[in-house]
Formats: sequence, structure tokens, C-alpha cells
Amino acid sequence: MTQNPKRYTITAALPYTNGPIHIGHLAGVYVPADIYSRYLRLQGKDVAFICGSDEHGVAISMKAKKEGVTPQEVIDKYDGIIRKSFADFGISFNNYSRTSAKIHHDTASEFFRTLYDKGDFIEEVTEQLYDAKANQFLADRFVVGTCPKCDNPEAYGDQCEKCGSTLNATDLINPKSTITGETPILKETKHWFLPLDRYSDFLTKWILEGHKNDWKPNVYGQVKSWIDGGLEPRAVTRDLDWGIDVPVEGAEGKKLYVWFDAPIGYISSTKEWAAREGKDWEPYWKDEETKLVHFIGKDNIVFHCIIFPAMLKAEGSYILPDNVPANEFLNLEGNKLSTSKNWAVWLHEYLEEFPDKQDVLRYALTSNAPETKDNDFTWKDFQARNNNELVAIFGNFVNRVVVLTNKYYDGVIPTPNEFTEIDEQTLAELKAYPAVISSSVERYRFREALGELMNVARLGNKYLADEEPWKVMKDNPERVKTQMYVALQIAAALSVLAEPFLPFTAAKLSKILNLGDLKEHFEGFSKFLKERHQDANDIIIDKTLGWNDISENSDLIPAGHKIGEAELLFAKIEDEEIQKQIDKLEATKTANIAENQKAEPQKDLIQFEDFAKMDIRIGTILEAEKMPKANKLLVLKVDTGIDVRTIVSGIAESFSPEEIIGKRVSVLANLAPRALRGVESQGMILMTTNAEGKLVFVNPDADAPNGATVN
Ligand SMILES: Nc1ncnc2c1ncn2[C@@H]1O[C@H](COP(=O)(O)OP(=O)(O)OP(=O)(O)O)[C@@H](O)[C@H]1O
Ligand SMILES: [Zn+2]
Repeated sequence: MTQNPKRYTITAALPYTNGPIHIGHLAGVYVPADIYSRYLRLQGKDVAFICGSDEHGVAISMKAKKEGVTPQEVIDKYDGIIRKSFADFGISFNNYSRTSAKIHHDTASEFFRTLYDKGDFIEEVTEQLYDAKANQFLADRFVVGTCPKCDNPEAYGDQCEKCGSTLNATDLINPKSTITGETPILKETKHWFLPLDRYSDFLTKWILEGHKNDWKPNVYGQVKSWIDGGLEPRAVTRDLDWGIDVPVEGAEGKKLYVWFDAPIGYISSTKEWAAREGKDWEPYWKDEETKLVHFIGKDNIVFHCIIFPAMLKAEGSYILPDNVPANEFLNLEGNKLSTSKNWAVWLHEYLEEFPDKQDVLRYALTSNAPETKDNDFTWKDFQARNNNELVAIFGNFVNRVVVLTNKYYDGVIPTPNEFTEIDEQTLAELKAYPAVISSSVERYRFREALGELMNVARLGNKYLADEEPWKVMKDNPERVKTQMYVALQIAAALSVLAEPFLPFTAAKLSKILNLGDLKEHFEGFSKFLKERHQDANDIIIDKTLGWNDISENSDLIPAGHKIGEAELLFAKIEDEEIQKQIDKLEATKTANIAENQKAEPQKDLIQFEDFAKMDIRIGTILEAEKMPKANKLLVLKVDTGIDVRTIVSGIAESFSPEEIIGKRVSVLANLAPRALRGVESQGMILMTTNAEGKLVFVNPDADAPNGATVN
């Protein structure tokens, strides 16, 4: 990649159409990608910002089955909601497509066919998991089981979301069909595998050696651990009835694996855009002078840094991403965001409940973005960021400037007199900001960049507070002209520098300042502006100034120009509005608990002799320690009254060893011993779950000696 790219192809992870967009998606992917794209456009760069709905795969089929509708109905519903909420939120995609579109089916088929014809796949008949009751092969989310790497009991057939490992369904321990709950059998079927092991050297050289310094440590680290762990061939076809047909003979009834077709969606979406704009799509994907950047969340790293690059490399004519600045995860009020548990702030609901406050959410999500570690969104923080930062710093500065200009000069910008040293210094500092913010944005540090933007507003506030034009006006009105002129330059600069982060505010500010009337004045400024307007006419941009104008030009907003009336950029958010949101989340929590409390149906009847076979004793935990290299297991020494024995218990995520020493417990003492990770467990501790789903011990409610029997 050249130092000065000719064009940029920026992709944002294709959202999966099994639910609407929530704040986690926004903070992880779409807001940073949008900031980056808007920033580059203000630099006059040629940008294709590409996205679309991801509409294949098992989760869609499952959702359709569960709701008794067709997969098509599922994807149409969510594609509609997602598309509209992105548009209303101002995510400035150049194109938003969908993987059910014909252009995508054609592109993905052709891609597969090219690799097939070149002999890049291994064709193999293997035994795969099969649900005999549902007459269906089980892959991906159709099967859950215990992850062989981290013991997570809810790993999927293709991935463990807990430890991030990519899996084959047959790797799962105790697999269960999610359709019928049955234990699957093994059945032979033919599939095509991408031999990732053949790309290990290429990936090592390209990423581990080539991008050690410029890729984020979380991304680099994940890639390294996969490569070090040894890459294996991976099936890229599935026995399914929803998806893109495998375009070769003998593959009837088989579909492409969703993670094979989804990233190709970036290419088909680019094609769709180029056709509409009368452009050639190929340079955006095949020219070495194009910078390709993938914005994703951390669970997508393997697909964008290993599998998709291997596919592109195999095809041979494509460029590779220059960077994959994946974010960690955002949580909500201390808990993992979850579509199925409705634990989320949904974008389409936010837009209804907080009309015209898109920028407040963008601001809160960016200032707290999970760039280096998982972060938490709280409504209190959202409120504080709005009231203490947007209102008190940014809004306050702009409002003072506009109100005073109207009050003193009827809105006409005064001609400045000689600048003082403070004026010169302030203007010089202002000119330095574009480079400061650029440096952060270009290293994908959007939080830092936003902090610097706010420093521009702080610069303005400090200038006014130090100079106090409202006091000087009495004795020295000539001086006030210069002061207001300087402050107005800062306000004009803010309308440009804020655009990537707070596009609605920037547009409002440039309207208040009537920058649209200054076309002639700006003639000599950014030469690129006209081009950009034609280029990006599918995106609402009413900018007249470019990024670099701030540092290259004095007199951004000239004397004699008339600005408009003051209008508040941000309004205070009251406690009641925040409480409403907190109450809504509480209601979700209560509903989830009620849902969980639905008791399981009674099991089949047994005889007393069956029960009498169980020897349940009261005991005491004497010692407890963590099982090395296992997240869930504790190794306990338990006094059962009969003896002191070792019991391995899967409770490490709910209890620390220290807190359970001395705990009274019920033990199933005559359970046949079983080796867990090489430690023999001699019995089982009885546990139940409380209303919040947390594990709790089953023990006598009054004292009973160790060894007392339960019957
Ligand atoms: N809480 C989150 N924080 C940051 N990024 C997230 C979060 N949740 C999802 N993402 C990212 O958003 C993008 C789009 O997500 P996608 O539509 O695939 O849904 P998902 O929530 O990851 O999937 P699912 O819930 O269906 O497993 C992905 O790149 C994903 O990594
Ligand atoms: Zn795992």
C-alpha cells in the first residue's frame, strides 16, 4: 500500500438480519467506521464506505422456524428496520446492500467457482453431525455443546463465543441439536474445505511480520494465537436449505457457509454502488493504491484476518486490508448486550424516544468506545456526557458567540483591529488542531480524537472567559470587535472539525453561521469541494469548508458576513428521561427472570427403590482451589462424614475458592467416580439456581452433622 492512497474502500461488518441494531453494534463498528469515512471525505479523499445486510446462515433459518414464518420474511423485516435506523442515525454508507440480492449471489458463486476451478478446495466426504429426528445435518448454530478449549457448555458448531475459538461441529463435547434437543448421530456427507494450513506462511509474513506495529494489539494477538495454534482446513459449504447454492456438480442441496459468502458481500455491495454511480468497481478492490480497511467487532477477527484474506489470496487478483481496527465489546449497565434477552438499547427505539439527539448518542458511544477493552454503557454516563460536556462546553461556547454577535452587531461579523499576543496565540493553536485530530483518527483512536475536538471548544470557552468581551464592551468596544472576530473563527472551525463525530450538530452550526452563503469567499479554499459534492451526492453533505482549510487559511469566516439567529445545539437531559430508560431495563430484567422461572416439566415417574439408590449426605467444604487451565472448575475437599474426599465442581464462575470454604453442602456420595481434567471426582455437590439465574448451594436450613443422610 502506498503512503498516499488514491482511494479508500471502507467496510463495516454486515449486520446479521436476526434482530435490529443496538448500541453495541454502533460503538463497536458503525460509529467509528462512519467517523473515519466522513473524516476522509472532508480531506477530499475518494471514499467507498460499504455495508449491507447479512441474510444467510443457520440463525435466520432457526428464527424463521421458531416464529413460523419464512426466512425471507425474517430478513425483509430486519433489513427494513436496520436500513432505516442507520439512515436516520446518519451513518453515511455510500452503499447499503443485502446478501439476498442477485448481484451478491452471482458474485459469491463466481468467487467460489474460481477457487474451485483453480483447485484451491479440498473435496472430502466426512462424517458430520446429523439430527435423525429432524432429518437434517447440524452445523453452526443448529448444534450446541461444550467447547473443547474452554469448557463453555454453550459453544456453537462453528465458534465458541466465550473463548473466541473457531470450531468444527464435530469438535463439540456432548453435542445437542438445537432443533430437537436430540443427541446427533454421525452421517457421511461431502463438503468443500478451504485448506487454511496452506496459508499459514503467507499470513505469518503478511500480519505477524508486516503489521506488528500498526495493527491493534488485540487484533494482532488473536491472529498470532490462531496461527501459532496451527490452522486447519475449514469447510466452506453446508447441508442447508437457506443460502447460496454451491455452484458445482454433485453439490445439489448444499449451500455456501455464511462466513464464506458474507465478506464477499463487501465486494458485491461495491459493485452495486459503482454501477449506480457509473464507476468502475475494480480499482476499489484490486488496485494496490487503494487502502482497504475493515471495521468489525472482536468476534469477527478470525473471519477478516484469516479466512477472508486466505480466500482473497487464493483468488489472486484482490488487495488485502491495510488494517482491521477491531473493537472490543460494549456492555450495557454491567451486563452483556443480548438480542435474545432483549438486553439492549435499540437504535430505532432510541431515535423515537430521543428525537434529534443522534449526536448525543454518537458522542456518548465514542467517548466511551471499547477500543482497547470491553466497556460499559450506562444511562447516567450518557446524561452526564450530554449535560456536562456537550451542553456545558460545546453548546455553551457556540451559543455565547452567536448571541453576542447578534446583540452587538446585528449578526454581522465585525472587522477586527490589531491582534494581541493572546489573539495570535489562540488562532495559531486553532490552526494546529486539524493535524492533532487527524493523527488520532488515522491511528483509529477515535476517543482521543473526540477529546481533541472538545479541546477546540474548550479553547473557545477559555478565550471568552479570559477576555470577557461583555465587560470590555463598556470601555473599549473597538477591542470587542477583534475578540468576537477571533471567537467566530473558532466557531467556524468547529463546524468542520465536528462533522465526522457530530454530523447533525456540524450541519446545524454551519447553517447558524450561514456558511452556505460564503461560496465565493471559499473559492480559493479547498479545491476539491466541487468534485466531492458530485461524488457523494447520495450522501447529505452541505459542507463548504474542508478539513485542511482550518490550518491553511486565516479568515475562515470574513468580516461583513451575516450570521443567523442563535439556536441551541444541545439541550439538557433531565433525570426523569434517564429514569424512564433505567425503568425500561429493569422491566426487561423482571421479564427475563419470570421467563427463566418457568419450571421445567416433571420427569418420568420413578419407584422408591430408584430414589433409595442415591446416597445423599450433608457435608462441609474444607478446601477449595481453582483447577488449572479451566474456567469453570473448582477442586474441593469435602468432609462427607464418611470420609474426606475430592470433588470437582463446575462452579468456579459463580464462586471464588475463598468464599466457599466452610460452606455446608449436600453431596451425592455414591455417584460413580469420574476423572475431570485428570482429577478424580468422587461425588457431586447439589446446586440450584436462584431467580437471577445465579448458582446457589442446596443445604439444610438448620444444623445437621456431616454424614447425615437426605431421605
Ligand atoms: N456488544 C458489542 N460491542 C461491540 N461490537 C459488537 C457488539 N455486538 C456486536 N458487535 C459487532 O457488530 C457487528 C455486527 O454484529 P452482528 O450483526 O454480526 O451481530 P452479533 O450481535 O455479533 O451477532 P449475534 O448476536 O447474532 O451473534 C459485528 O462486527 C460484531 O462484532
Ligand atoms: Zn471456548
